[in-house]
Amino acid sequence: IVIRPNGPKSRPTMPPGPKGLPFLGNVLQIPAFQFLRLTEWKEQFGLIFSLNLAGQQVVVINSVKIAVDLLERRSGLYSDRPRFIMASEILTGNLFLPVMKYGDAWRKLHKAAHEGLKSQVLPVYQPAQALEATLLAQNLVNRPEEWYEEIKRSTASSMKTMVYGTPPIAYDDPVVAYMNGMGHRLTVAMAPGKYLVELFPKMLYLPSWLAPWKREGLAWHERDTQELKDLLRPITEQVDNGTHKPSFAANLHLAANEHNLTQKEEAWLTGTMFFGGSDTSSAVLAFFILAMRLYPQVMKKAQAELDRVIGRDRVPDLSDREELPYIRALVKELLRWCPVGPLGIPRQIQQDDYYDGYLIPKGTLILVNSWGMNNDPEVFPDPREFRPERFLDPTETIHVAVPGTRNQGHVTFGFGRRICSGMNLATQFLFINIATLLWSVNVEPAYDQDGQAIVPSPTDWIDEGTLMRPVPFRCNFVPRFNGVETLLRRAREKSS
Ligand code: HEM
Repeated sequence: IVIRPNGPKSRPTMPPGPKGLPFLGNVLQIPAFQFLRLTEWKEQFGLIFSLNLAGQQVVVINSVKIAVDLLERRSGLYSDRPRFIMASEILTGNLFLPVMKYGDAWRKLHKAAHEGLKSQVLPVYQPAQALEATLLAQNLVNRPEEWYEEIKRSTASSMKTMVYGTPPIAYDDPVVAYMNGMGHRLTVAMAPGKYLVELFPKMLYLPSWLAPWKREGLAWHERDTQELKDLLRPITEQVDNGTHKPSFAANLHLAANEHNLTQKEEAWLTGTMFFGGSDTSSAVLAFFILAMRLYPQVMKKAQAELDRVIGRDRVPDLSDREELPYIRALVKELLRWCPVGPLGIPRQIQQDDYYDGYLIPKGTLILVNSWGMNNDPEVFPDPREFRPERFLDPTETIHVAVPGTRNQGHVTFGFGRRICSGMNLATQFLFINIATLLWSVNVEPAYDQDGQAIVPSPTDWIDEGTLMRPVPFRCNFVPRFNGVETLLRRAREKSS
């Protein structure tokens, strides 16, 4: 039930916001790295403010409390996504979970995805993640100049093994190159305003010969569907004859009848997990390297914890998690410090609503400024400082709760019913990789021609539409003690 705040005679208005131009509204006032401009406006217009993007009403939420009040307590109204014509309707045939409209089709895929990602299932994926983490540490030492690409390869490989149960892959694996291309196409297509058809939906009805973007998009959809079906086929055959390895795809196929999934839905859902997880997680690992280069004292403290708890005779694994509170705090701080999807994925409200005396009309686009929330100095003093201690009590053994964040300590995975389906898997992946890397190597400076240490900038980022990652920089990876490589190799042999 919607209650008008000031009685039937009052005419509530939308939250305040910056003045824009006729027709275009605030479009031209929002440059790349939109979250920075929105965070500036938060200071001026408050925790909830509105914008007009060429006629589209937008409300920006800048506080965890408001996000919880709306996206969680009123989730029935706030769980829809806007139309993503290119990313959803054309490129993915309405089968890409993150951008699907809220409704029965979304519910069906969401439920099936949950089966393969719920916390009870996650340990099954640990061997694949651990194996890749040891390989990553080894490769960083051997080829430090390629660390940025190696992180992308390693993350994609880990996700592919987790999703399809396949062995680790090489740099130039054609499947991964194809899948990364697909993921990138989607990330870019999801960026607001990338295609004119998003602003003028009637363009969708243009015949294909007049609309090359539509023709190409539909052709990609055909090709991508075939590619995803081809990837899935061997796994479904193995499941059917009982020779499969544990994987998301195998789990899903075992439950496909129960979830009433078509072959196409199964293929797209498994593919979604692969590229939903790869780009995002590799961007976080790249920020991890940046943080370690800029905050060597954090690295040393984490390594002291590893030496104390694990020693130098074996590689850390998931079962050490409880004993490594500082490493867990470091993972939280990393996700807080640089939320790689700083504005998440937009929502669209399904009916008029009222909040704090303001009207939020049906159809309004809702932007969740995770960057602003994670960098709120009232909650996180000196927010641009990388300081895992902020999540620990004075004994540095117990994690302190941050209200409204479901024990995450940050809001990088979003809120409510559309919260990231892979958040527990991603956290497990980050924990294993970070513990293994810090146990085995020091992240050290590279030097320029004049012998000066190269210091990367904490604010040089690449804006990839819905995702951001640091600009590549040079650094070095040095084994921490003799025998590291032998122990990494042994751990690999054990988990393969
Ligand atoms: C650190 C890495 C990751 C980050 C930062 C991240 C972030 C996000 C965010 C912000 C959303 C939108 C949430 C919202 O609207 O409130 C999302 C949705 C989603 N994520 Fe992730 N994600 C990560 C890793 C993963 C992984 C590993 C998977 C799968 C294996 C995954 C699968 C999904 C899916 C399927 C959705 C769509 C949920 C829906 O709309 O129903 N993500 N993610």
